[in-house]
Amino acid sequence: MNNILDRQQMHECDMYTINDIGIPSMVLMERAALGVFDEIRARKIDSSNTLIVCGSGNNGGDGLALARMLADEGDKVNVYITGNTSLASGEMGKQYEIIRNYNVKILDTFPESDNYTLIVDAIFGIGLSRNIEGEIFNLIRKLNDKRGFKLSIDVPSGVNSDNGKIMGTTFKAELTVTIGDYKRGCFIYPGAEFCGEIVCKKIGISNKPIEKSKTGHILTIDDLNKIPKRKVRSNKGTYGNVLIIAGSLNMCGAAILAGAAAYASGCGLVRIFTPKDNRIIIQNKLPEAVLTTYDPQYFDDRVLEKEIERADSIVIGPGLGMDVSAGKITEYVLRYATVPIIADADALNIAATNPSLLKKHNCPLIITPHFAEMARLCDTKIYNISNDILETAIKFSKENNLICLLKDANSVIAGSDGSLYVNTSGNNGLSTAGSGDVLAGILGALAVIFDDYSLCAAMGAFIHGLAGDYAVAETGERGLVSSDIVEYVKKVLKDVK
Ligand SMILES: NC(=O)C1=CN([C@@H]2O[C@H](COP(=O)(O)OP(=O)(O)OC[C@H]3O[C@@H](n4cnc5c(N)ncnc54)[C@H](OP(=O)(O)O)[C@@H]3O)[C@@H](O)[C@H]2O)[C@@H](O)CC1
Ligand SMILES: Nc1ncnc2c1ncn2[C@@H]1O[C@H](COP(=O)(O)OP(=O)(O)O)[C@@H](O)[C@H]1O
Ligand SMILES: [K+]
Repeated sequence: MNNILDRQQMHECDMYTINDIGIPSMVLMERAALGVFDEIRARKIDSSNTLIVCGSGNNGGDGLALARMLADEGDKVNVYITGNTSLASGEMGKQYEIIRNYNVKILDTFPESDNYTLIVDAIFGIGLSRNIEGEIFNLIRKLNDKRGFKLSIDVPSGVNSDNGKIMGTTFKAELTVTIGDYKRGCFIYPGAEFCGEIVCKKIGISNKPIEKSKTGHILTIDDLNKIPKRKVRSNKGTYGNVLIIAGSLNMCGAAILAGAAAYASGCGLVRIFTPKDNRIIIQNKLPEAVLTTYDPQYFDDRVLEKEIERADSIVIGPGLGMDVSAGKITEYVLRYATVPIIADADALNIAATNPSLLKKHNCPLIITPHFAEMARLCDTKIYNISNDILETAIKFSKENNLICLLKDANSVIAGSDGSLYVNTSGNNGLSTAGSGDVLAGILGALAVIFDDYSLCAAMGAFIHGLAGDYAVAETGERGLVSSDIVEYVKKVLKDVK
């Protein structure tokens, strides 16, 4: 599990390391630049003709120190400094004094040349405090148009390191070498798209100031070991009874995919509650599932009550539809169930028509909206969601006392207790119909065995994404279908004991 820090947390760690531990900031800067330098060499990036564009803060200082290191080894290095060097911060000012003793050309005007092999963005890091305008705006646009490998130090200039928003414009990096700890905003879209690959260089900055406070996390492959172990002496009851309330007349596939995904993720028994017309097809496609069917015309909640009593977790919504019975079912489940619920798709669309529904729950509740569902829940435009997924997920989770897994290429998982995860597994092969139904099924199985439901949601998103990654390695992105994802979920979990 890796920490992802916001600006304030990173700043506190920097200050603690410098002021309380006593490591001079120039030492940290030297290590930062050395980290970037090592990465350039390790990847054999052609730095024979390098342009480094520096701002007047410490990010610019990192850039100047790097210029020195490359020039020392014989690379041709040009530096262009934006802003007024006489206003430069302490360390940047010192770096400026030092660099003048090296064979590095400090350009007076922005270079028109398009022959640079490497372009380094050291304009802004975590100090970016407002939208980029004017000269720097134009300069970043021109840099993006140049050829040459594009590398950002710490954060691409223009990406808000708190939330991934674009502050007017941004440098588009192929590689971001981030310093000290990962920055939260680099993993959240739209900013994530401008970071390229992200590597973190540890430079001795202490995490002590944030040890006790809440910070965000990204899961890594080792975290699969957090999935509770299976027992030698067990039976199907040990791994739980997942009730899947899904499917409608023309959408029974959603129930099958969610059910199959729950089995692939290790649950003991899947029960599916679905309209009677779906019986034959579900029994054919998923014979392991136990079915209870209902007539949508004459829905009787006593049958549902019995199902809820048996369940260890409930997935509600995939392909459920929006008719009167679906509305009654959703309301009943949210009001009376006490086991963990995963509310997806139409359960969320129904909740959007009656916002008090989500507030009435008496159980751990994970919601898994995509942008359109979230926009309905928040009664706003999709654009407002996709552009601010972090704040949306955090606010909604707190207001409704739930865990919001807001789906995106990097999904954000926010809990009402302040927990926060960003999922980085997965790829565009997962942009396929039914992919969300598979996720809901995985979550249904995990909700039985986890008691930290934010971690459960993050783990489900991680496994789902990994299944997509494993699948695409074999099948490619274009042909992936959701039933394939289920097969690869089994492979992801194969080695987890
Ligand atoms: N602490 C350490 O020792 C270490 C720090 N490290 C490095 O330092 C970086 C952080 O440095 P930093 O705090 O100096 O901020 P930085 O990102 O350089 O920018 C601040 C400057 O930008 C300006 N500015 C902001 N927004 C603007 C805008 N829209 N348009 C125009 N100007 C704007 C702002 O001006 P002001 O707001 O004051 O007017 C100020 O001059 C960090 O990311 C890492 O790379 C590492 O070496 C490890 C050790
Ligand atoms: N480009 C992508 N990269 C990573 N994950 C993706 C990408 N596209 C989709 N996904 C994931 O696939 C799932 C799609 O869910 P959803 O939109 O609800 O699908 P459906 O409604 O068809 O079931 C989400 O978990 C999402 O995070
Ligand atoms: K930068």
